[in-house]
Amino acid sequence: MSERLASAAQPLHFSGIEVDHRDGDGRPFRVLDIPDFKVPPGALIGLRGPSGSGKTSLLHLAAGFFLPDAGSIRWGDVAVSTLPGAARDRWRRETVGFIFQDFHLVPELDVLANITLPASFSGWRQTSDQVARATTLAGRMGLTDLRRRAAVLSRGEQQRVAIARALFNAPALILADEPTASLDPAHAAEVGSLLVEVARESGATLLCASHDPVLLARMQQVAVIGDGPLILKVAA
Ligand SMILES: Nc1ncnc2c1ncn2[C@@H]1O[C@H](COP(=O)(O)OP(=O)(O)OP(=O)(O)O)[C@@H](O)[C@H]1O
Repeated sequence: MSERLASAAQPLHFSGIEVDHRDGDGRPFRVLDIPDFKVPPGALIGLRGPSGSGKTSLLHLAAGFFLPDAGSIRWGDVAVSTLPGAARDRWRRETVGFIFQDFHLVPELDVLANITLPASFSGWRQTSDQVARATTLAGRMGLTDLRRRAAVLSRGEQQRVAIARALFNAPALILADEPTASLDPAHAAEVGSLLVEVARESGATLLCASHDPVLLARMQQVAVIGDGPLILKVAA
């Protein structure tokens, strides 16, 4: 996968972050409280914490899907959390590959079209190189029939398409939300090592939320979310 060079990974820095969500009665409650968290460029970082501890919120925040109530997120020189909406969307398209917990595939499109979707967002015409790259990525994910519609795929197959799509643009920042949760242990191990391999090949930073101890063991460090105020500590 190294034939398409990613833009270089940058330090990712969360500073003074506070995120509140609202409960069913409209009362705010604190979901993230991150005084200072630095991810070096090209690092492979796992995120571990109980269900509801804020892992998805942190990944969505890192992607700039929403803004913090306080604090800043920087990607090198880019102050992601103060970019206007359109510039933030562009930064995300150019920089981030996001593996959504619930995949976000387009059910009526086939595997190939789902994997190359980031190319159409960037306004590129689909070239034979792009088809070749998508085919290679799909093959590495164990997906052989690229003409099947996403709607008819098993959850495990959908998960693999979602991962291939996130990697398609050779992103410098890969944000993975429980990327092996729908796979059996053998496939989870295979896909997890592939994810790490692709991140290493391209020098991308990987932030990966997971409950999967095998996948977390592949990361260089694991940040733990949980227990009262949600503070990230990087544990070796
Ligand atoms: N948009 C939102 N509005 C209100 N509450 C939200 C919103 N998004 C998340 N929450 C709440 O914030 C808390 C953290 O949710 P989040 O999905 O980030 O946790 P998680 O650690 O990823 O959980 P899981 O492991 O189950 O996926 C939960 O209590 C959740 O219900």
